[in-house]
Amino acid sequence: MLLQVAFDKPEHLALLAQMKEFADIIEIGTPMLKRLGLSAITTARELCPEVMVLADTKTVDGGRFEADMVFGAGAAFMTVLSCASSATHETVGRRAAAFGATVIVDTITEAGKAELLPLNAVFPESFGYIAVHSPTDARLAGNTSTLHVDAVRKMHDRGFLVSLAGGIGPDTLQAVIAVEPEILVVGSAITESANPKEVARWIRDRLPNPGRGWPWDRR
Ligand SMILES: O=C(CO)[C@H](O)[C@H](O)COP(=O)(O)O
Repeated sequence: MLLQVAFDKPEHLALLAQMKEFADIIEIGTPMLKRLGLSAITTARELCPEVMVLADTKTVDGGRFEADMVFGAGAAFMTVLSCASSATHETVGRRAAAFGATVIVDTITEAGKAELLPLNAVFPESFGYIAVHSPTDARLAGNTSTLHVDAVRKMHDRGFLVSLAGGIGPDTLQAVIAVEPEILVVGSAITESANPKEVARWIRDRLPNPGRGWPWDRR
C-alpha cells in the first residue's frame, strides 16, 4: 500500500521535507496548486527529489494544457475528473503517455456512487488508478457516509487499482486498510496535527506492504 500525503494549504509547504521518509507520493492539493501554481510542484521536486509528485488538478476540461503544465513542471501524476468528457480523458491520457506519467481518475463528483462510473468509455493505458473520494465539504457539513470506502472493493472487482481519499487518519485507518486500496491519501490528519511527523510515522508503520501498489508492481 502506498501513502500519499496531501498538502492542501500554502503553509503546508514547510512540512514537505519532513514527509519524504514517509510519503510514497506528495500531493500538491488543489487549493495549494491554485494559490502557488507550478512553483509548488517544482519546490516539492527540489525538496524531495526521490518522492513522486501528484498535481491534484481535478481537470475537467482543457486537459492538454493542464497536463503539459503539470507534467512539464515535474509531476508524475495528475488527476482528471471522471465526469469530464471522453475527449478530455483521451487527451490527458495521451499527454501522460508522452511524459511517462500517470493519470488518476477522481470520482469525487460521484461520491459514494463510484460504481456508477460510466465505463463504457475505455480509459487510456496511462490511466493508473480510480480514486474514490469523500468530498471535504460534504464531510465538514456533517456527512459521515462511508460508501466511498465500500466502493474500493467494487472498483477492484472491475479491475482497477484504487486510490482512497477523504477524512483518513488514525481514527479511520483500520477500516480503510481493510478494503486494501493501492493508495491511501492522507491530508489534514497529518498536516493539521500537532506533530505531523509522528502521525505520518504511525500511519506508515501500519500500512500492509508499504511502498507497493504501483501499476508496475502488478505487471
Ligand atoms: O483532494 C482533497 C480534497 O478535495 C484532499 O486533498 C483529500 O481529500 C485529502 O484530504 P483530507 O485527508 O484532509 O480529507
